Amino acid sequence: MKGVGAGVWPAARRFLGRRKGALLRLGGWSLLEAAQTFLGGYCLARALDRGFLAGDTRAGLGWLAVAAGAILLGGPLMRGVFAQLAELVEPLRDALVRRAVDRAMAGALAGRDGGGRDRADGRAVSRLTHQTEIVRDSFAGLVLTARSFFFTAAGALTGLLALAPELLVVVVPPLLLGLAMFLGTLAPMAAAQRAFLDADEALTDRVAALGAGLRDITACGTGAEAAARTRELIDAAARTSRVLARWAAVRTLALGVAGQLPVFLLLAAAPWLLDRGVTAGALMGALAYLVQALLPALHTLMTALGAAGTRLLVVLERFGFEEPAAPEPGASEPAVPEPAVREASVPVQPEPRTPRTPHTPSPRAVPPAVELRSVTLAYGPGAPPVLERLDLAVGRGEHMAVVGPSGIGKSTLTGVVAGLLAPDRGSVLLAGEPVAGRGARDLAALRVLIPQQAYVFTGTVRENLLHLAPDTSAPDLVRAVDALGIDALIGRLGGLEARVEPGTLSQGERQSLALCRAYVSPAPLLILDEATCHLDPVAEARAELALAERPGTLIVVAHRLSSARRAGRVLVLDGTSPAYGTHDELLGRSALYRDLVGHWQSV
Ligand SMILES: Nc1ncnc2c1ncn2[C@@H]1O[C@H](COP(=O)(O)OP(=O)(O)OP(=O)(O)O)[C@@H](O)[C@H]1O
Repeated sequence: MKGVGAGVWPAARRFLGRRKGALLRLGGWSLLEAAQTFLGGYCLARALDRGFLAGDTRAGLGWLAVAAGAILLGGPLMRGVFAQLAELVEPLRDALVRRAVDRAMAGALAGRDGGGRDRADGRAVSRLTHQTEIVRDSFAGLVLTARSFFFTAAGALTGLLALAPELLVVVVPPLLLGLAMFLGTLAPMAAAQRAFLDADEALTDRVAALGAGLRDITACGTGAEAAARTRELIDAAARTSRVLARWAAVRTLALGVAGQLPVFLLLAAAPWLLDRGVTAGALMGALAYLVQALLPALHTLMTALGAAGTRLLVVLERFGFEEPAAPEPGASEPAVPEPAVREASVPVQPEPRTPRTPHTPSPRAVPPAVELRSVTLAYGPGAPPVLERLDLAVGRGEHMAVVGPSGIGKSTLTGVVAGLLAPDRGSVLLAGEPVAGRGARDLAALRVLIPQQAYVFTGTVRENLLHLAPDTSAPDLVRAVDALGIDALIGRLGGLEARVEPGTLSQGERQSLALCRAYVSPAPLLILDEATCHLDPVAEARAELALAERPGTLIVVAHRLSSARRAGRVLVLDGTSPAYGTHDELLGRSALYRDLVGHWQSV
């Protein structure tokens, strides 16, 4: 539950703090609403006691006329309330639009949005239109109902006090108890709603991915595995919706306690109240306060807080109020300096991506995870160079894809970066240190290279997984297995202590084990040379996302469009003129990349 809307409150306080005038005027009009409520019950009670029951019909009609006048006041009253409401709601809408535009501009200038995906445009448009309207409507609804409940309750309770203080003894305790129950459900219900939304989104993503990869799934015969993983997500979605339903039941109970119980108690306590001199008119007035004013206001408040309130929090968080130190609504965010996208033949010094370690040294002080300086490599004295004067820098924490036609030199590049192939000219540095002259043990601490033909040896599953990190704790191993989604595979193999015969494993199974081995390894750089080509697209996506989330840098030789799109940056190897940039940028300026994308889309 921690964190639900945590960053929204400071911004909300600042926003409301700057609009004290509008709040006061709104309070003024709302006081009239309290007076209207007060008059409704009070006049009814007096009409009975001093009019009809006392045999004075004219007096009774007079009091009813006053009540009717109070009701007629409702029209101008609501007009005043809505005018003040607009003074609160419209500035909020303007501030959100400004904020969405600022964020979109900052994302566009930085070359991508904050999440590193190429979705800035879609999100920005959604924030500008649909989400802004959700915030505006939900906020207006919340202010309207919260204010209405507060002033209606004030008018009704004052009326009860004026009619007979004993009425408060009967009405107030269940009202407070129900309200406390309701407030108690707010936090867990918001958390349950969030969990439900997350589970629902995960399921939607999975179904979309399954749809896209149906042909591969069928071709690879992995339908059962894909179905099993989807079933887990369906179960999770069902579980979260049951939790949500339980909290909704508690909320309904709270509404019953606060709204219906006072009515019941009032009727049950009628003899006791009459004994204490409470008049029949006062009882009738109290009933009118409960049934006509308090109960509807309470019902509206609970519904609005429960539905619109949660929706408002979630959407405001998506506007970027999730950090407690979020800037003022409307203030432009400091543009996060992203590395300028340049041709790979120009030295590129990307700054570290989102910090994954507690301390982020100044960007200039941190050498890139991988740096190639004018690297040239040919496989023989007379052979044309495969890599020629290649300059490249991959920032720490980056996820980069390498693409290019077959035979262009992708594997050669991974071999050079991994320190397995020595360039004829130029130098290769990992985390600022040259790889040349390092032994196998030294290199293993710096990077893991997983080739297309994954290496699995005869030994237990655990030995295979912990080969590069024997000291991995049991919980860390469980987390890795879970992140890569290979628990079913391990189950099929007979568990972690089962013995593996490499010849009995499929290519995909070997790749899964090798990917998990790389995941737990302490090396800060992972290089995947078509290491997922035997996995179905869903398993590939899960593995790549898990490895990208792992602290460190990820370089993937991509063989599918989806794999290239997942990466923040793409390096297109194109003979002597490589190109480096985001998917969208390369679509604009690399003919080879457009061709590759066209080819991937057609297969
Ligand atoms: N050991 C080697 N000896 C000689 N030539 C080689 C050697 N390895 C690769 N080559 C050649 O170098 C070029 C680049 O090969 P590389 O395997 O790096 O390309 P690639 O882009 O990874 O290809 P693919 O997509 O087919 O894996 C190719 O022409 C290949 O024939």
